[in-house]
Amino acid sequence: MGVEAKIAPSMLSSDFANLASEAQRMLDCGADWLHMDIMDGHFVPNLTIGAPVIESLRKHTKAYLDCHLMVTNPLDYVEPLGKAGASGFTFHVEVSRDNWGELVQRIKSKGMRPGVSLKPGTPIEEVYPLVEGEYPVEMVLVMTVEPGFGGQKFMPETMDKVRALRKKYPSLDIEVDGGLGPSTIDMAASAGANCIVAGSSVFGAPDSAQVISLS
Ligand SMILES: O=C(CO)[C@H](O)[C@H](O)COP(=O)(O)O
Ligand SMILES: [Fe+2]
Repeated sequence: MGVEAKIAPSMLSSDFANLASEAQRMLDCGADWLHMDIMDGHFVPNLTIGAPVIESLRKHTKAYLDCHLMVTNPLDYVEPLGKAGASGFTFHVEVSRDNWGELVQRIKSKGMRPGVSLKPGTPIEEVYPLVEGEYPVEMVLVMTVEPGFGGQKFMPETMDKVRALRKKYPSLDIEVDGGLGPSTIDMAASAGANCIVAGSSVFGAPDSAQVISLS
């Protein structure tokens, strides 16, 4: 047992044809949340799942479904994902600079927990108004790879952002996503992350529970 952080296996690395049983396997291995990567083939050059898949999975599990929206128009996804049973709705700041207040209000009105994410090249200062604003987000997801694909290499330079956030907001949920595994989880947790997303390192391990126990 290492640092005390939530661990959210990224279902992007699961066998999508057996999603419900893969989700249950992760929960049995000790996962706290299930991380669901929603991509539109436009904000990122990859296409994954949407509300219908979340709705189907929700019929099989009561788990916290931590949805990461890598889409150009997150507002369009609020109502369908709320109906589908998503728990967390994390949008990207790069596409929400003009309407994040409305977005956060709508997410909350649909019973979901709002979060904001930023790409490795986006300055951390961009999310401060969203944490401190009239309609605050409840989590910041710091991308530790370029969004779009699982299995990429962790970018250690992103840890400066995690440290800055933790210093400024001692009780904020800070999630990290991309390239997290046995050799990087400690670095992220020491920098101040308390929610760890891990896809390929968990699903690719001979013993998924052992990797999950590192958080
Ligand atoms: O948001 C993501 C990609 O954009 C995924 O959540 C992330 O890449 C997880 O996969 P891995 O742990 O294999 O890097
Ligand atoms: Fe993700």
